[in-house]
Amino acid sequence: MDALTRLPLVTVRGLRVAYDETTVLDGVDLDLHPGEMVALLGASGSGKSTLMRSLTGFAPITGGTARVAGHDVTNLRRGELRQLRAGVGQVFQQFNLIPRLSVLTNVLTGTLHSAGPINLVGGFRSEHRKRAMELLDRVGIAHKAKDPARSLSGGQQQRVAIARALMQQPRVILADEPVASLDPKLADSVLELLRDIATRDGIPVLVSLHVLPLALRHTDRIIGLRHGEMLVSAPTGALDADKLSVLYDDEEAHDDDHRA
Ligand SMILES: Nc1ncnc2c1ncn2[C@@H]1O[C@H](COP(=O)(O)OP(=O)(O)OP(=O)(O)O)[C@@H](O)[C@H]1O
Repeated sequence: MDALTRLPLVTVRGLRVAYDETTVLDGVDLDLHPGEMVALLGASGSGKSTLMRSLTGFAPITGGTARVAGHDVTNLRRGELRQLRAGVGQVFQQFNLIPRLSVLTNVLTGTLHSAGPINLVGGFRSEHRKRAMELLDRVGIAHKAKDPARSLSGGQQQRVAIARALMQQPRVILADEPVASLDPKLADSVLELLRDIATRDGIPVLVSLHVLPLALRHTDRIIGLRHGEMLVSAPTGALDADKLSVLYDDEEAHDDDHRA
């Protein structure tokens, strides 16, 4: 079935976020359907991270609506914030692994989102260990399972972080600049992995990127922000670097930064 014919897992309409008197997002609309990977583009400070944070209740929404995996983010019931965050896998630029712990244990920490307060002394359940190993196999680093996370390369660490996000059995994945610290070849392979997850597992992925060609190569749709406003929302196939340059018009030397 075509992704767009299925109900969206994220629906955002007219979203507004303000810190004190300063509006940083204004009138943003977004749908994320099962199976698709959507790029979030915009110059530094345009509001990409704020949009991602708002979807998990980390930013002050002052207007509009946001539904994420069945939760009304603007009107969460008591205890619902934990459920919301358990359903959203997050991937970050700096991987956010625990460096001294093994790769396997880092992946297993993905189960903690839904566990509530727990006692780690008893260790992780064997079915979770089995699943964590399967996920490490899927992301191509099962052979590193026992190594400390700090001993891995950046690309390998990001694969561990993606396996950790999958361990949560997320409904949605938000990846905030996941390849900004990687060289171009590794960036392509990590984005291919994320797109494979979107396509094969049906988990929609929202990925913020700085490099336009990566967005054009790896995503189904592009949302573009400029000064907190949504200037672009279109299928990737309908866009090119020229059409997207409107997002960076007032940025100095944007050519070097975004077209690489
Ligand atoms: N906690 C906060 N308090 C006040 N202002 C904030 C806060 N977080 C973000 N902002 C402001 O909101 C605007 C958008 O920031 P945001 O981090 O979302 O941009 P971005 O597009 O992700 O940038 P980058 O590409 O550099 O990560 C910026 O002007 C920033 O200064």
